[in-house]
Amino acid sequence: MAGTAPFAKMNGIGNEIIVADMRGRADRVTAAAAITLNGDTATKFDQIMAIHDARTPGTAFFIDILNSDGTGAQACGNGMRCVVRALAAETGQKTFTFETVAGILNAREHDDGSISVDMGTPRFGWQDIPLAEEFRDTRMIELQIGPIDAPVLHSPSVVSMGNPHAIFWVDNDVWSYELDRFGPLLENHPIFPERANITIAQVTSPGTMVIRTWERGAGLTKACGSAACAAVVAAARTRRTGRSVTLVTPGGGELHVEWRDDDHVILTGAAEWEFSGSFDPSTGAWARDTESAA
Ligand SMILES: N[C@H](CCC[C@H](N)C(=O)O)C(=O)O
Repeated sequence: MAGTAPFAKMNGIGNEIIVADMRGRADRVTAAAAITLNGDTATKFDQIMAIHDARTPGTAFFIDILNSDGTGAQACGNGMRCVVRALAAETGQKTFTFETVAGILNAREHDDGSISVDMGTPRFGWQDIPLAEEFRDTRMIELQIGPIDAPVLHSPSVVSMGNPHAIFWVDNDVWSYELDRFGPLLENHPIFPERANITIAQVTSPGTMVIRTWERGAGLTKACGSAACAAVVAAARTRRTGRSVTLVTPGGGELHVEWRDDDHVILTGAAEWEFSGSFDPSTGAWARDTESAA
């Protein structure tokens, strides 16, 4: 056994994140460890962000992302902000270049404590999302749930932010939908061969939106950063909003997303430290630090 690794329990506007320090070691956080940590109310999380030594010159660290069901994710915007907050507190550095399975991304902590992550460029091709069958126009695909003649949710926009997203547009309160019931059905719908993150979005003005997300591999969460990016890109593509939008999420927190002219999507928001401990990356057995330093 390679020994225990330090971790910090954090959150990105309510998205429950464990930042695991796997630097200087060759093993990875296992699916079994993720499931064990998620089974404990104190360490219940949406994503683990495991910081590993860099694999590519020009990057500071490789970040491995796990969902609470133990599966891997290619992107996690709220988790990346927590990683930045942890590393900035440790090093005093403000800007970082990371590598994930989805590619290289830059992030920065601002003087006011908010953190921006460059989430890269969106992809719209049906094979990129991926979808199981060809759709020429992914601004709106044929998919519905509920009674055939009166669907509850229908015609989502789909987009890849490195990970797959479907955005269902609604005119009324996002809380009036049973996302806990429809989420799992849509996440696992055969149209999404790699499953998908499912978001319902209500555009409230050209610069504001309310979203709720059922996350692939994690279920209902208080916020989902990559879904916020996907929703803004899809809203701008369908002329529902402009390219700079503030989003309100179920945790009550706000995220800001800007789809820049160079096609990069910038996610900005807060990240909060809760407590620290150490854990066994192969089993998930853990202990809280007695005297926690932020
Ligand atoms: N909470 C994350 C998204 C996790 C996505 C993950 N559920 C998947 O794609 O499997 C975020 O802030 O972007």
